[in-house]
Amino acid sequence: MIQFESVSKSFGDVKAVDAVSLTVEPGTVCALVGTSGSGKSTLLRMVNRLEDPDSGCIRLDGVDIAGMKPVDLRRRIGYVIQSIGLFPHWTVERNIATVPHLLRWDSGQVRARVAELLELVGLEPDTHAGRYPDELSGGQQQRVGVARALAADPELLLMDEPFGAVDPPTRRSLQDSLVAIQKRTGTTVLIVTHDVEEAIRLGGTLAVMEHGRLVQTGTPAQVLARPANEQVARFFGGPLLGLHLLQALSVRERADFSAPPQAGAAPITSDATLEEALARMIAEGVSHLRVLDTDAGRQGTIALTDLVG
Ligand SMILES: Nc1ncnc2c1ncn2[C@@H]1O[C@H](COP(=O)(O)OP(=O)(O)OP(=O)(O)O)[C@@H](O)[C@H]1O
Repeated sequence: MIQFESVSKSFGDVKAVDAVSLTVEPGTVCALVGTSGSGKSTLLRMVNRLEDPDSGCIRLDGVDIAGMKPVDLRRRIGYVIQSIGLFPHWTVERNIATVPHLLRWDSGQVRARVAELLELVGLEPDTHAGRYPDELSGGQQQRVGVARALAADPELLLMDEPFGAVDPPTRRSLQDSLVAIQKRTGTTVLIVTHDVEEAIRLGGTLAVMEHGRLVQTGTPAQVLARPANEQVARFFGGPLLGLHLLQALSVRERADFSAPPQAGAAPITSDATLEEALARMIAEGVSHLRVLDTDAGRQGTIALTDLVG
C-alpha cells in the first residue's frame, strides 16, 4: 500500500504538487491523470525518492520512505518510463537481470526468472533473451522494460507514460498485457498517463490532478459519470465524454438477464465494453444483441436504449 499524506513540492515559484493526500490500496492499479504540468510525474518520482517532498509524508506499507535509503527503497519498486533506458550493450537477458544481479541471485535462478518474465510479457525466451535492444522493435523494447521492472518481484510498480512512444495497436496490446500481468502478480501499480483511453482501460482507480492538486478520485465510471468540475469534464473528452463512459462500463452492468435472449447473430460476452456493444450494433444494423455471461453461464439481451442508462 502506498499513502500520500498532504504531500507538497515546489520548484522555485512553481507549486508542482500541492497538499496531495491519496491512498493506493495493495494489489490495485491507480492511474494518475491530468493535463501537462499538473504534477503527475513529480508525485510519482517522489515515491522512489528521485525527488523529495518539501512537506508531507509518503508511506510504503505504513513506513515513511523518508527514513529509508533510496537504494533499498528502489529495490522494492519497479520503475518503467517512456524512454525505456535499456542498456544498449547488454543482451535482453542481462538487462532484465539487472536487479537480480545486484541482489546476487545465482545464475540458474536468474536464467529461470528471465525466461519466466519474457513469457509473461509475451516474448518467446529462446528467440529474444540473447538479442540486443537495437535488434528489437519499440514495442518489444517496452515489453523488456516492463520485464526488467518486474524482475525482483517488486511490491510496487511505478510507470510514467510507459507506452507513450509506441503506435496505437502496439500500445493497446501492451495495455492488455499489463492488465493480465497485474492480475497474475497482484503487484500494486501507480501509472502516469495523459491518454484518457489508457487510463480507463487500466485504471481500477483514477486520480485526477490539476495545477498540483488532486481534484478527484474514483473508478473510471464514477469519474466519467460525475466529473468534479468543468476542467475534468473537458479532460475526459468534453462533448465526447459520454463515449468514453461507454468504454468504462461493461455489458454485464446494463444487460437484461431476466427475459429470454433475442435470437440472432453471434452473442457478445458480458465482459465486453458498452462501446464494443455499440460498435457491433452499428456494424450489424441491429438494436439488440444477445449476451453471454461467461461467469454465470446465463444469457441475456442488451438493447441500444440500455446504453443510455
Ligand atoms: N526539476 C524541475 N525543475 C523545475 N521545475 C520542474 C521540475 N520538474 C517539474 N517541474 C515543474 O513542475 C510542474 C509539474 O511538472 P510534472 O512533470 O510533474 O507535470 P506532469 O503532470 O507530469 O506533466 P507532463 O504530463 O507534461 O509530463 C511543471 O510546471 C514543471 O515545469
